[in-house]
Amino acid sequence: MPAMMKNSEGNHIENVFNKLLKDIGSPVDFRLPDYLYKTRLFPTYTFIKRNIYLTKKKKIKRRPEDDGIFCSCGSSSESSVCGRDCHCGMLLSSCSSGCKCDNSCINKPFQNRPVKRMKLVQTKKCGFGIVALEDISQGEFVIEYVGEVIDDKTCETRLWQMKHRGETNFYLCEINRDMVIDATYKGNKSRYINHSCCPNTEMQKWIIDGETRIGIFATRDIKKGEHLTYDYQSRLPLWSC
Ligand SMILES: C[S@@+](CC[C@H](N)C(=O)[O-])C[C@H]1O[C@@H](n2cnc3c(N)ncnc32)[C@H](O)[C@@H]1O
Repeated sequence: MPAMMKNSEGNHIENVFNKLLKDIGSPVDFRLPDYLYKTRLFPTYTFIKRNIYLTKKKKIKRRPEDDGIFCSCGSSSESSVCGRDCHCGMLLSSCSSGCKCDNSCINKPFQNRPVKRMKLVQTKKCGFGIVALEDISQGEFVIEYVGEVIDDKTCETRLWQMKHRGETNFYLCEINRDMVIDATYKGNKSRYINHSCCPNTEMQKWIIDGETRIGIFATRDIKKGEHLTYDYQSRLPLWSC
């Protein structure tokens, strides 16, 4: 880049920076909430919307209809919307192009339903946790559990590394043989949902366009302000607490 351009660009940025400082005014003392200092646990993960595949196996791109999973809900003249008796829904498979229902089909929890509003909070005994910011009805999709999809070997390596670092929080979820979702480095707020023996959500393994994905669904009506929890024992042999 010619020196002139570099200089003028540099000056421009400097001007903008000075203007920003002027707008902000004099510096003020600011202290983060105490719990952030005590726990030294600033969330240091990268937010992602969808699983990232690090395994060579990649996602198995099979269409559900190839496995005979499709519904004929739309073929009845009454409604083209799938209900409780939808074959796909019963098999925890999202409706796909092989189905007779139309685009308004609601048996697409991961695609069509917005993630519930929730916030990260500090708990007394379990580090961070998640609190619902809205009422959630029983059976509703809450959020997808996403992370890096790794194989057993990588998982083992990572577990050793974490042990050596003295980590006590684990974010691993086994989805298939030799496939683990690891939300340690990349994920979303679902990674902060804590364990309870009396939980209000559960993990469900769904097939979405041939890809196995994990959804968190409400097992009962949840009130705004309640902590979200699920039972780690029921699905996640790799989690410990
Ligand atoms: C998926 S993380 C949940 C978020 C975690 N609390 C954090 O601060 O990042 C799982 C870890 O949280 C902790 N944890 C979750 N539920 C717990 C519970 N009921 N009692 C104690 N620790 C818990 C354990 O350290 C566990 O390995």
